[in-house]
Amino acid sequence: MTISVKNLNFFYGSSQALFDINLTAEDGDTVVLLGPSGAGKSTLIRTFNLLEVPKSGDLTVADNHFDLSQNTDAKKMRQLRQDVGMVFQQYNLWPHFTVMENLIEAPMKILGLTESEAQKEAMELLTRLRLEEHAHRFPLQLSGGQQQRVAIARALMMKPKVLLFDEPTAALDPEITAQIVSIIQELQETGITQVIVTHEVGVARKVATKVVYMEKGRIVETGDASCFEAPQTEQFRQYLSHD
Ligand SMILES: Nc1ncnc2c1ncn2[C@@H]1O[C@H](COP(=O)(O)OP(=O)(O)OP(=O)(O)O)[C@@H](O)[C@H]1O
Repeated sequence: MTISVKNLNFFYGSSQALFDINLTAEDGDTVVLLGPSGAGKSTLIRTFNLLEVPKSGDLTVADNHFDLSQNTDAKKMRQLRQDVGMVFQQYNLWPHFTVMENLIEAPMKILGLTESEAQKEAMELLTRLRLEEHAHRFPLQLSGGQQQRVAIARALMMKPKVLLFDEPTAALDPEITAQIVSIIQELQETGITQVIVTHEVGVARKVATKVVYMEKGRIVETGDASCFEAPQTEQFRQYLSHD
């Protein structure tokens, strides 16, 4: 099991945002988190690499186990961040670094790669993501879709076991969205586990092996991709009917 979450509760100050969350994902799964605005999807995905630290529960991600009622150990946290890549809606690239520099910085610092090793790996990834011509450009000289692909390449440089995407296709046009979907599909074949927050049910249908539907900080329905055709709860059925 690559992800196992048990009885997880999260608070912003005194306000509880996640209630008793339980979910699992296997190697190669693509878990899609769906639900209305404010349901807690972004908060939940951010707990998977402890960008948000829950108050209680048990979290295991890529063999990193945390009992969240105890203090989290900094060394274990670093290992978790290394094993779990994250791609955000706003790309979060360093604007004053070229694409190549964005890609090689962390593997040199954290994995101890030499500059030429890191550059070689970066060039292979950029070629795979059809970005090789842009290696020496700055992020702001690229389109939104190209920046998103650079953000995915940067996360993959760390060879993560789990890749988290928060709204990876928000604000992208249909053609670019289709490119990101096909990258996610290609990654599925490598066995990496992916978790994706999206508002786009069309995107979710194309990639999900597992569906998690949330409302008001709670999981309402979990299932495989067949639940798009046969939702088990009235809430999820209603959500799909509005799409
Ligand atoms: N930094 C924060 N401080 C306090 N409350 C927050 C914070 N971030 C989110 N919340 C609250 O937590 C709840 C869950 O928010 P979250 O962003 O996880 O939902 P979401 O399902 O991802 O929504 P959206 O689809 O709009 O991004 C909401 O009620 C939100 O207002």
